[in-house]
Amino acid sequence: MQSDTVKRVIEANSKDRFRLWWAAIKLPMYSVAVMPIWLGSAIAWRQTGHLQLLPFGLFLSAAVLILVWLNLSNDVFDAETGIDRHKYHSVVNLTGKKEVIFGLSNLCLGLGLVAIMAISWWQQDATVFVMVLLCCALGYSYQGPPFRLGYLGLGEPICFVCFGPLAIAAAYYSQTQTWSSSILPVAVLNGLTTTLILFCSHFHQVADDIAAGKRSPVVRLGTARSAQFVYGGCIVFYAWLVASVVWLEVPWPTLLALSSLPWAIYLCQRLHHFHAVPEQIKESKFIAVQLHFWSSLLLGLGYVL
Ligand SMILES: C/C(=C\COP(=O)(O)OP(=O)(O)O)CCC[C@H](C)CCC[C@H](C)CCCC(C)C
Ligand SMILES: O=C(O)C1=CC(=O)c2ccccc2C1=O
Repeated sequence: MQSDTVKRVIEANSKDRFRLWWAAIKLPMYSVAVMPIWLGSAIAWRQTGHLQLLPFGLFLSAAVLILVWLNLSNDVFDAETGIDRHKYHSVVNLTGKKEVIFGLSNLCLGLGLVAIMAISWWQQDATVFVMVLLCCALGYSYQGPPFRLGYLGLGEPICFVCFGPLAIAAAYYSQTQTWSSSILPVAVLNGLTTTLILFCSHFHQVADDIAAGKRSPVVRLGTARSAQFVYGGCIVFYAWLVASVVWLEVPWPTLLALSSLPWAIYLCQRLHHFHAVPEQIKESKFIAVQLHFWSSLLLGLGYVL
């Protein structure tokens, strides 16, 4: 149900409506779906010398569809708890059609899983399907009833495991049908930056989260300590990258990913100055998306070059 304020904002002029829909779609966020597939396939390509286009294309499409499901169903479940009542760019608030959006989200999930099933059928091996199904189950547990683990502050570990080891191992397996511990350094790096995005998404929502009883990590730690946590996370990321090249046989061209450093510095500085000013840091998750995009793109290039 739309509150009066949401209705008034949504009935605003067409330029504002465009802006709200653009924010609702969150296009840049879709790099989080693409990068695990890119990285798992890049590592496989370096080891086998070729890329299997069919599983690569199917996995990419499935990952995007699954992310559409995750985001649309997130808006539906958040509409049920009331936590999104000030989120004008929620697709449910914009359309006022919760059931339709729920149906659409489930259609995307179904299509995504069919694409993954096609990989497993082609390989006559259910491993990739089981791994992606596990990711989806964990994604559901983050936001859907009766679990809503995100409300307990457990979203970050789930996010790390899904977008790090699970998704990258599944993408690697879809190319090679084998396991390899060589994916682990990169899985940690991609898991870290994706989790950083989720962590940063909480800063500007603290008041609404407290009102709805959501104990996000930023609510638990407070915004000042959370900003320090982001700083620590960035240091761990770059230290792990360099250590992986020095000690874990990760190819040295992956150090190209160091050139994402300006995004990390910008993010840390913004959060340091404005951690408690929602208007100033509401875009911080998209700064983290830039950090994730460039670091993961260049890491993968480091394997392909
Ligand atoms: C939907 C997510 C965050 C939004 O959270 P929130 O409700 O706080 O924010 P807004 O309402 O303000 O937008 C992301 C949650 C991620 C989740 C913990 C893990 C999902 C796992 C995926 C299903 C994995 C897909 C992997 C793919 C590459 C196969
Ligand atoms: O809307 C958001 O805040 C997020 C959406 C999303 O799909 C995602 C995926 C992985 C990590 C973080 C996030 C978000 O924060």
